[in-house]
Amino acid sequence: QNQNALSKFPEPPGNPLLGHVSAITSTTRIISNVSHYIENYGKTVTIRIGPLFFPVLRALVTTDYKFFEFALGGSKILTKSENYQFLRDWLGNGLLISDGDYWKRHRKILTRAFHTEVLKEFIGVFESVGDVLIKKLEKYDGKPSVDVHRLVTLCTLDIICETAMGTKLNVQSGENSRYVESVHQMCRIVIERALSFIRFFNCTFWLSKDYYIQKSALKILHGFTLSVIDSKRNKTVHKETKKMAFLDLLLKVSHDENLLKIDEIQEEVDTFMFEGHDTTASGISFILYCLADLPEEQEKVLQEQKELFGDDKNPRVTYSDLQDMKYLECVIKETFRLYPPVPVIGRLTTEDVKFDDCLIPKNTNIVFFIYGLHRREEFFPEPEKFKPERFQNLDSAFPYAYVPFSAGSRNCIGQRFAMLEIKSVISKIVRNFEIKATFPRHEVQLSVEAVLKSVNGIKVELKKRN
Ligand code: HEM
Repeated sequence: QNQNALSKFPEPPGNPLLGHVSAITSTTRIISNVSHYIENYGKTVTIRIGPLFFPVLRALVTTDYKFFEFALGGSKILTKSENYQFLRDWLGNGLLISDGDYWKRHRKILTRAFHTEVLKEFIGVFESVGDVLIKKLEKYDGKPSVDVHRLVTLCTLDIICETAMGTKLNVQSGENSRYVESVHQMCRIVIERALSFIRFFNCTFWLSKDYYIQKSALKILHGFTLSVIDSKRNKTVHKETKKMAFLDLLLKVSHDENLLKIDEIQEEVDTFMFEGHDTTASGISFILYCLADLPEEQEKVLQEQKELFGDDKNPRVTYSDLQDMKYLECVIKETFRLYPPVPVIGRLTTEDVKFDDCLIPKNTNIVFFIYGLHRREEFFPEPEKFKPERFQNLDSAFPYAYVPFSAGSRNCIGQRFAMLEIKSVISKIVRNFEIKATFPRHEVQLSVEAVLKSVNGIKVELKKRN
């Protein structure tokens, strides 16, 4: 029945036995293969894993604006697709993967943790951790190239740890390297399981070496979060102080209103640690990569900084300064159009759903290809060109054409946090360095993992400003 209903959507030619496995299991080929399908067979296509008549899995892949609007803007398709389940061992029932009433209740509670007054308190963390990054980048002054992604990831990990847990991780200074290694291992294992036909199933995963690597990585990750929670709980004072990390706020809610259990708090903090560092690292790195190619746009970003701070390279930046960085905001948005840090998201239908005269049966996985949607010409003329000005007067008639943070009720809860963090870090780098393209120019090789990455790094040249 599932197969018949989905046959209304075209299926690109695939291997009769394996289906489209080879097109979607290599992280570096997903973008080109899916773009090819969409261009040649339709805005929404079906892909298959397994034999033609008895597939293990059929999924829809879409860049159809109307489908994005229907699913993200509506309330019928809120559950995450099956491949998110590989995060469950790490994030438990945290906000990213939970659903139903449990998700609704937690979303309501966690929204308080992203209130403007809370975010304002984090700017000091963005700034001081960003200063350490600047010091590290100074070592590359005048060198032919630096892979910024590696360094930026350590910076964003330090930021998320201090803001989420109120504890310094200091990975930029070489501390807690086992924690960093465990985060990297888990990110790798989760994506490999989602893409591997064999490790998709628990029974085969349990026989693999990665199962044991995951076990020891989780021991370190959960052990760290738990030890921070325990040390804070033992202090038993849950008064509202000025500077509170997400964890302090959640402990306060648990203490005052008994709304969250301790293991639920741990799952949410682990979720922030996962969702709140790789995304921003990808974003910051691609912004630097774009600016390296665009001296004029970079100069405009610098001029905006000079209007705000004169020649001071290390000013005390406030919330309102970050709000005033309007041109930089357009640069960030344009980078996220071309290089969305989260290039695909997945949903699962939990009931039969009618969309555009088609019945999409219960238990259908749907992949929303944000990367492809952002490059559609009807919404973004000259889509391959980097034009920050588009965001000065973006046509609001199509609110679902630009969705780097997703949209609707399951949009990114951390988007304002992320924008402030990214503005703080990028503006600091631009005030201190001229960012140039390497010679020969470094061509990124995009890879669709949990976030958008480049398998050969994201390299630029840095020259310290006088
Ligand atoms: C550039 C940075 C970021 C981007 C592009 C981004 C993007 C997204 C996207 C596309 C989703 C929807 C995922 C889905 O439907 O599967 C999402 C959800 C989420 N994000 Fe972000 N994110 C960013 C930063 C952050 C940060 C800094 C945090 C936390 C501090 C965060 C926490 C979350 C959480 C908890 C969810 C799940 C929300 C829910 O389902 O209710 N994100 N993000």
